[in-house]
Amino acid sequence: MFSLKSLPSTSAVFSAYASLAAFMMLVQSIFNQFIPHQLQVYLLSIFQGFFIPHSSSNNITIIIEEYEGYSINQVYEASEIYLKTKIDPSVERLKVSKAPREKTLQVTVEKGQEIIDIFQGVQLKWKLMTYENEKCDPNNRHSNYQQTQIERRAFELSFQKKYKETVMSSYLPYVLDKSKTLKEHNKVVKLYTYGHFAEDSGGGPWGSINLDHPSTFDTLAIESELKKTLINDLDRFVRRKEYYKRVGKAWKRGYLLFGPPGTGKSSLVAAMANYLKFDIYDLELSNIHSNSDLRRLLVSTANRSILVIEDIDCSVEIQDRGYHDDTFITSRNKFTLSGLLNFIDGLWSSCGDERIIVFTTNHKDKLDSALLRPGRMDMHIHMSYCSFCGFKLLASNYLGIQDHQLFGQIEGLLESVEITPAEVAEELMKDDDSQVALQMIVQLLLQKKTERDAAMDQDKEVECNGQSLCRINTNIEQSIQDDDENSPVWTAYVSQVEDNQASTKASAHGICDVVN
Ligand SMILES: Nc1ncnc2c1ncn2[C@@H]1O[C@H](COP(=O)(O)OP(=O)(O)OP(=O)(O)O)[C@@H](O)[C@H]1O
Ligand SMILES: [Mg+2]
Repeated sequence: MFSLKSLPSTSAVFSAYASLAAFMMLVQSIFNQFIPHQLQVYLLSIFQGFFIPHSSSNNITIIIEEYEGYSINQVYEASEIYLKTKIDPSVERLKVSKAPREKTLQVTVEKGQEIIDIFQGVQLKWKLMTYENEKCDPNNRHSNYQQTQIERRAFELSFQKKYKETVMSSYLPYVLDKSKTLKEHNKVVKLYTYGHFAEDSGGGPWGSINLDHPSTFDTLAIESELKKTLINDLDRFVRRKEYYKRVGKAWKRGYLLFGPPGTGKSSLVAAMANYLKFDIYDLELSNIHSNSDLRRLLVSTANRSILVIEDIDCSVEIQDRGYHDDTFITSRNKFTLSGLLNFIDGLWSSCGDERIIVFTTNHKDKLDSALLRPGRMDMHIHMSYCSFCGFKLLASNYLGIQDHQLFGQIEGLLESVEITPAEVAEELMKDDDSQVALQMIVQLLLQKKTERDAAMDQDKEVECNGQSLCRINTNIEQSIQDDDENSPVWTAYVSQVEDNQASTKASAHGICDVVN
């Protein structure tokens, strides 16, 4: 018999329990953090083997079929993507494939192959299964009953019954979420063009190819502040779904990129698409003949995309026949700028999510004020000539150098010479030898500087002539007023007129000298 005295006190029991709980938590955290996934699986299977009787009734299996009726089962799709990340060296059979336009090999599990995953300490067993399904096929002439066997695939997910709630409410949502991120990460960005690549159009008005444009924010030579602002703006835009809903605004953002040719407007669009993994729809206005054409095109663009209209200033015809004459252009077979803007402001933007619209132009000053009015385009981005900071990025990208003795000279020249990143890139590509390539940049900059100085001299001369003549007139008027025929200005003027030999320009200079 135990005496009451020999029993531990309640506080002692609680304190022992607290220490044990803390110890277990520490062990669990060490287990999760420091023990590799494969070893975790192994240890858990041994540990569970001791305590859990091998009764099948203790386990539960969820079947995740590939198709739900005629549509693909999203849980199956997500599981397939997710399990690709769980393939470790213990997996014995794999399937490898590659579609013609894909860049990398697709590795998937083979049927019958088991994959073990651990989630919050729970062991989950995945297995890909296939089964035959009978399907009525009117085209199969070999079968009396016109029945054909088709192979269906399904994942079996087994785990202990007691974790059903964890699996249903935490694990499967986690798999869905994770696969979405993975899908985004591996997504191949597409470039859609109206009327081109028709074989790839899938019946819609847009044809597509993979966007193989290598431009990214890392390769883009623009001011670092501008780059940071832009990236932040894009990040904020994509995470603001709820915000746009709350304030009752369509979830879209408009950018107007303006600047001289070769400053990276198109490259920036590609960088944005690559960064967000958004497809690009390149809308060429010259291919559009009516507002109904435009409506059809715009409604058939997908969410999470960038609609680009390049060189909007070249669409003068649209502006002329459209916006200004809006009152009489109501017929369905005309295309107008107001039609485009209406879509952007209203109908189209409210029927889609996460849309970005980009207009590019070389001449912002030529744009219709309807496009420039506040609120139409959210950001106006000036793409300008190459700065030294931009040059250094290009040199690093093209030549792989961070510094060079010619950098100082180039920096000085860039302060006064306008050169586009496209021109710099072209020179840098001409020679693998950094010394030679940079020397060519210096040559080009010096040549541009000479041309610019000459142009400035000419401008100055014209201005100086104008000012001098002005001053001469004033002086002559003064001389006449003072009746001072001996004034140096008057004398100079008279002698110049009498000589009648020098040009007006020279006269102006001569007189200028006398005056000064
Ligand atoms: N800012 C930049 N950073 C890096 N490369 C650039 C940049 N600007 C231009 N380039 C290079 O020059 C090429 C042409 O640039 P891009 O087509 O983007 O210029 P653009 O401003 O769209 O010109 P346009 O007004 O003629 O359409 C690019 O493929 C790229 O190699
Ligand atoms: Mg361009």
